[in-house]
Amino acid sequence: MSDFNYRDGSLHAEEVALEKIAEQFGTPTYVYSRAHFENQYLAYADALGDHPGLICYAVKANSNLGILSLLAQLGAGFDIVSAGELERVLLAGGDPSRIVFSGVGKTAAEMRRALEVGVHCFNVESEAEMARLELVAAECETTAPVSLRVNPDVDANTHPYISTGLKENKFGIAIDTALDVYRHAAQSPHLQVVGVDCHIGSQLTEIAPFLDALDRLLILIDQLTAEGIQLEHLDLGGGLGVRYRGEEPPPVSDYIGAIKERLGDRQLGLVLEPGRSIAANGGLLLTRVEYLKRAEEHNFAIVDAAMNDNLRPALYQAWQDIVPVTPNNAANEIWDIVGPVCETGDFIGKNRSLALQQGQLLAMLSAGAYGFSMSSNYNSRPRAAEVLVDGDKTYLVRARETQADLVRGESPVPEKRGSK
Ligand SMILES: Cc1ncc(COP(=O)(O)O)c(C=O)c1O
Ligand SMILES: N[C@@H](CCCC[NH3+])C(=O)O
Repeated sequence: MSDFNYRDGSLHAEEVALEKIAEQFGTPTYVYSRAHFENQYLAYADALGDHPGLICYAVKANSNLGILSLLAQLGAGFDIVSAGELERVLLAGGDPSRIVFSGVGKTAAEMRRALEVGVHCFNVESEAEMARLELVAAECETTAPVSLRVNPDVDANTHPYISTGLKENKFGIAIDTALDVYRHAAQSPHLQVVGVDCHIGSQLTEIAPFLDALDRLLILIDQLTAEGIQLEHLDLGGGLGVRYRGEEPPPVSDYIGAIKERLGDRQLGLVLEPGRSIAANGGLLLTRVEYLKRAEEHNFAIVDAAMNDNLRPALYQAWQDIVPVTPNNAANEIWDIVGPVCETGDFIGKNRSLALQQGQLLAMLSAGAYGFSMSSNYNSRPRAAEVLVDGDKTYLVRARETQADLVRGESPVPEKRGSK
């Protein structure tokens, strides 16, 4: 976590004290380090080197315009899953020709818009989707670049909710039927076969499952070549894990090095869709202790961030470190760190050894990925502010939501006639 460090007994994001951020913007607030995002992206770009291909940041991990714009400035590509994400990338200055469009449920309107702006390709996830894309492309009198997302049926060895490359998962086209689907695409005047894609899961901490998937894709690619269907790129998706609690994922350079070695001298571009490994440790969630409550079974620290701000603990029983912004010398006790939402599942950390006082600031670490982007307004809670730190500068990249934001588009109904 070199971009978030203690200086003079106080936690800083780059050169800015988190106490200052809390004072200026309030809590809960997501705080990001620009340097972290840049360095993680550049680790991917450098490891790819002069091998043709694209590093397409997975927008769903953290879709704030500030983050997308800094990546666009570095020449990043983007992996999107909706028209909403597409418009965000365009607003942030991203290059549409570096966008891959993933997702199992693309609508015709989303396809039209993506064709209009000229995305790099559609990662097609079913035969039905391909049929729709063919129709839409024909209506638009154009040709859609397609890459089939195949399901290689490999075990990613991760949490079952974030494993995506097994036969039982909803994603992709079974690898043993892909050949037929490619044959169809290759003879369509409105589809242009450009690649093959897979994404086997998230928070993977070993290289082996990626290589298993790659080997299966290479067999398919050889079959396609034998039939005269030549692919331009292979997309291995995202999925490289990060350290939340003692995990030791391989460095990006080892991961990409191993993939490039397996590709050998094949003339195939390499596309990757990293999300978490770029974003997770580039952000934290700053929160304040509202109340301390000592009960018979547990000590509870009730903070002003909740499951609506960060869903990962409730959804996956995920562990993210929680640290004091200004540590003190008092004796540690064991605490459950919970939010104000009316759900037993509303916690951001359990059994944490901390010395706590009412009113103090805490930071939930590793919150840059799937943090704000999965947040909601549950319990009519305004979503948090987001602040990006760049050296000694802070940018409010998303203002805290207001009461007016919470009811935008809603209206009361008139009284029922005769009800009085
Ligand atoms: C298609 C696709 N690509 C990329 C990603 C990004 O994955 P990660 O954040 O694990 O790198 C995901 C999410 O798991 C995804 O579904
Ligand atoms: N949202 C998940 C990862 C799912 C990735 C999306 N395919 C997480 O927080 O770990």
